Amino acid sequence: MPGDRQNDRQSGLSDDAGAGAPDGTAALQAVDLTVCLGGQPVLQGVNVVFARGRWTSIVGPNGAGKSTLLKALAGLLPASGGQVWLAGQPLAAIGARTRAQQLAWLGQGERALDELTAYDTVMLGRMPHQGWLATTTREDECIVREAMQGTQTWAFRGRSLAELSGGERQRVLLARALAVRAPLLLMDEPLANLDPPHQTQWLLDMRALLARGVTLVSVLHEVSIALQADELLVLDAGRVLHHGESGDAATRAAVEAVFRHRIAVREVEGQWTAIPNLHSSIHSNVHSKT
Ligand SMILES: Nc1ncnc2c1ncn2[C@@H]1O[C@H](COP(=O)(O)OP(=O)(O)OP(=O)(O)O)[C@@H](O)[C@H]1O
Repeated sequence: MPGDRQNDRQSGLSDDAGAGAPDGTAALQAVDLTVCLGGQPVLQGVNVVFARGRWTSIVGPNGAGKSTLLKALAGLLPASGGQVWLAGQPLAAIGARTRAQQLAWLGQGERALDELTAYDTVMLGRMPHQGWLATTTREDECIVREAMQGTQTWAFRGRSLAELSGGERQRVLLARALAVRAPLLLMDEPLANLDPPHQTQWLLDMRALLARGVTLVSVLHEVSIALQADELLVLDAGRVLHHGESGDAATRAAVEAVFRHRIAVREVEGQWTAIPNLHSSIHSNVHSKT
């Protein structure tokens, strides 16, 4: 059955996750996290624990607050209330360099310097480990090469980002995040622009990282891929609708509900898969009878 893989791992799920004192064993945690943008609350009292060595996918409809949550977890957006804890310490109290070593980031539509070569872009991932004015080491070069070969970007390492396709560019940015070698990787729509073979490769890369004990948090619109994660965090209108093991029936029900039953989660060849629910009772105005 799908989801068996997570049974032999220790789940960080609990009914009162984050509601009280921080969990010192968690890789990352939000406690009563509220974020306001444009004067409006976009996230409201989010409590979530991300257990070490597990992969959590955040899913929900457009505007649910997924990117906002990921940015707040990375310290890229300030909290209006509550707190983020990284490895048992308040994120705000951790210096920028230590934070950059501990937490790698792959943003949605991330801006990068177009004139930089792919190689130099990936080398930026090694910056948190380099001293001021230090030259790159042999180890940095080996790590960059490995990250680029793993993402099939080594062949165009000498080309500038401006010359790359959307998918090629996305793979370079993934290689940059991998080159950090951080124990925690946050990714906002990492599959954007990736073709199916590269989506499958990404999944294999994530499995390899999990085997090395890396903690993964991803925002994904590809629900079938999100269901491959250990846990799903289902967001709706800035609140946590459900947080559970992806193999649980309650989690699948929450996923169908949050997308207003326009998708159905079915088992296909041993994997939970989201398919369009063409028989949903909710019809678009285009086809409804007047
Ligand atoms: N700078 C901003 N000022 C005001 N409102 C904002 C700002 N940025 C985002 N929002 C609003 O916050 C809400 C959550 O946005 P967010 O980008 O987190 O959603 P999301 O779940 O990632 O959506 P999507 O699936 O479309 O990427 C949306 O309603 C959005 O319009």
